[in-house]
Amino acid sequence: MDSGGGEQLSLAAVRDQLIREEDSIVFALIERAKRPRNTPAYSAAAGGGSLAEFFVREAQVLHAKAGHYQKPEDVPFFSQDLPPPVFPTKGHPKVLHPFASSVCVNDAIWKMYFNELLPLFTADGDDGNYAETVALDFACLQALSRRIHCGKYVAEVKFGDAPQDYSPPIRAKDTNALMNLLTFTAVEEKVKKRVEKKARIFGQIVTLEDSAGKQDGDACDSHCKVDPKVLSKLYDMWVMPLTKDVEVEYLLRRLD
Ligand SMILES: C=C(O[C@@H]1C=C(C(=O)O)C=C[C@H]1O)C(=O)O
Repeated sequence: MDSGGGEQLSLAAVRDQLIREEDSIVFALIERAKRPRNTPAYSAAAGGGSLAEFFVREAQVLHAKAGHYQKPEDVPFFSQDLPPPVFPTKGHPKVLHPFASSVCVNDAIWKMYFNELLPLFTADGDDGNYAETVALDFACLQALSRRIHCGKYVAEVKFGDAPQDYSPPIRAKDTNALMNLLTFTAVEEKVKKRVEKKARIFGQIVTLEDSAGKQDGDACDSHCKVDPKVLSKLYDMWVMPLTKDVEVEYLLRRLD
């Protein structure tokens, strides 16, 4: 979160940040959808991992040297042996419990992205552009991970607004009660509708010809660069549940 001068976090501000992260996720998926599935990029090479894994590991080394992964929502997929920043970084306000830095669901995000999501929004096929493909995957993975790990801020704000409600289930380690407390079904329904709408608007084919009276957002879903329904499904089945897992994991240690 960019809380600038370190001002007080609010649920409205954190939700605004999540809304902005939606744009990054929708655009990253639209970009990746330019390329077909390109499965050879994901098969293990003779010496070990896949090209995708190699690319993410190496890209993260560069990102770490440039000063990335200092904030609680910027969590690397492979954290072992990452180098420190080469240039001075500006500190960020410490608004979270120190345990926040160890909350990480990237393994689940990685599996979900490659096993479940990719087949839903990429066409079957192999055009040989593997290096470009894995760079686009990296952008998708990072956008998803940042959004989901922003759940740490959501949890902190919710706890700060109602410590009397959250403290008993935290002490009892009652994850179900915590999950119920932090879930807002009406908000989730709006989120699903909004990401679907964003995919419909951002994924239109834009031309200069008169589009026969069509308004923005009228684009037929089959012409969208990514099926808008994939976005609502992504959020429904994975992004919001994983965000809530982050929230619960953070809250369980909030009183330590
Ligand atoms: C993030 C929040 O917590 C939960 C998770 C949501 C999400 O991931 O979008 C939405 C509503 C809540 O059920 C929130 O309340 O905004």
